[in-house]
Amino acid sequence: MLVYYLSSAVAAYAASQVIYRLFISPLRKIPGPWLARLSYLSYYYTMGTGSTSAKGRSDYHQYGDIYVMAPDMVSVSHPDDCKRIMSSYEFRKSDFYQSMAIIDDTILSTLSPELNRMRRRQFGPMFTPSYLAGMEKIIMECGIRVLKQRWSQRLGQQVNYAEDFSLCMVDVISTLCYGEKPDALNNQRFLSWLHALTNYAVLNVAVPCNAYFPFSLLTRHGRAAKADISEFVEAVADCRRQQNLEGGEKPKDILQALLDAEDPMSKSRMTPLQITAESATMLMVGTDTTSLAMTWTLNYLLLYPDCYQRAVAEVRSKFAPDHLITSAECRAELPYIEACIFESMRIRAPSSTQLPRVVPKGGATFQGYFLPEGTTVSVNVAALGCHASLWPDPERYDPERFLNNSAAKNNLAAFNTGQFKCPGRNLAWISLLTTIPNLLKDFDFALPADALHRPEIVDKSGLPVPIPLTTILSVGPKYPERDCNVIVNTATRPATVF
Ligand code: HEM
Repeated sequence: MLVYYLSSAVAAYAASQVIYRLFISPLRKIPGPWLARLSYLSYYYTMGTGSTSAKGRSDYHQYGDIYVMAPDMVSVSHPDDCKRIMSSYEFRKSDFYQSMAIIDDTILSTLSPELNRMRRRQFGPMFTPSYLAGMEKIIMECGIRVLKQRWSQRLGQQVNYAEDFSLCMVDVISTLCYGEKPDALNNQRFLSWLHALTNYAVLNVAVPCNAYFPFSLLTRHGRAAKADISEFVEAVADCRRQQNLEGGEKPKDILQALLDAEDPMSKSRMTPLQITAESATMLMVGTDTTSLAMTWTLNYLLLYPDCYQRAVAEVRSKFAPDHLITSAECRAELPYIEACIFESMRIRAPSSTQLPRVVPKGGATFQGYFLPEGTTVSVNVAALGCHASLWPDPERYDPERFLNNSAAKNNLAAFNTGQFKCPGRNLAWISLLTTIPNLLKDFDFALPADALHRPEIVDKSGLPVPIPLTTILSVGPKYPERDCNVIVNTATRPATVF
């Protein structure tokens, strides 16, 4: 009898939910798949299968500027709506970000506008052009110099550029964060921490009860990495404090900037735990995003030989083989290469492709639809990269659209906008503007004979078929071992004046 009453109660509840969501909910008139209105199944399926980016794009094409992603969640793609959401703290971050609070609450994970604002004030000096200029030497030492050395030893052979860009960026960011050169190309410690922390963040979303046995078994590597990294950062920070006490010039890196960081308003500084947490966040959000921007740039240049030839001709006509191009030189002299990088980040934004925020008290109206307070409204970065109002012929890789076009550059959504614009973007740009031009100057690249994706294999609109992608926290190639190989050779230079 009890079972009968219980199952009747469950059935009645389920029926009332279905009726509410299909016929009464304020979201009922918003376009979107019916299953998404009824349950989170398709939302979790999309996340679990790494299809967030691809689906964000295809759903935008199918449903337009606003659509339902899950029972109380909508995705918005119109640039004006996205700017409005990101322009203030009124639309706070959704609880999703708390999954990133692995060591402590950070600039990224916090739901508190006050903490986010304070961290931005504390980090301000670290990302100014003058402070970053001091970091450029380390970025080039661990980035382009190491890559050039490695690839020079493999001339005529195949290298996996996705893997090498990733290892290099782990070197760059961990050297900046921890003050010692880890040499990740040979030493996997930082890379394994990075993977463990990223998986931990993903599991926090997928298995929220992972603090409890037996689910806690899933996060044991993440917890071990958290303990290791905390111990390690405390030791390097102590060592740096000691060096500072002994006098001499302070190094210009992220570790020093975090130790010195002070909020100009409250004069507040960070505790050792907060420094550890923020530096681990930089490692998590700064490495993959930047190395993937490099990966997508080389990948698209190989699929579009005209763009590749033009980029190569530009850099080889301006700089001699023995010169290491700096980011300032690239900005001043190589507009086409800079445009290629912009275009790669448009067509494949490496950052998370749905940025969820929460509708504030009183609700909000988007595209004529009222969203009640508490609805999650997700900014669809993948759709912004192909939005009809901004980018004609969006599936074509066409760097030209960014040449002498500051409006196009401002419309790039890859770094987000407004209050939530990526604070590390100038650091990322230094890595990109030093790595890509120097590689194009010094090496010739050719696709291996067995490459599945090549310029001549085109889709029905005549464009090269792009390699499949996947989204974990960032957007990368789905099969990097298969699709990101290239044969490197010493550059055969055209006769040109420098
Ligand atoms: C091409 C490389 C990069 C891309 C595409 C990128 C993109 C983004 C995006 C879209 C956000 C906003 C996330 C959100 O609001 O949900 C963000 C936030 C952030 N990024 Fe980057 N990023 C890059 C490189 C870096 C680097 C190198 C660092 C630092 C070392 C960095 C540090 C951060 C931090 C700390 C946040 C959190 C800011 C906040 O939530 O207020 N990023 N990034």
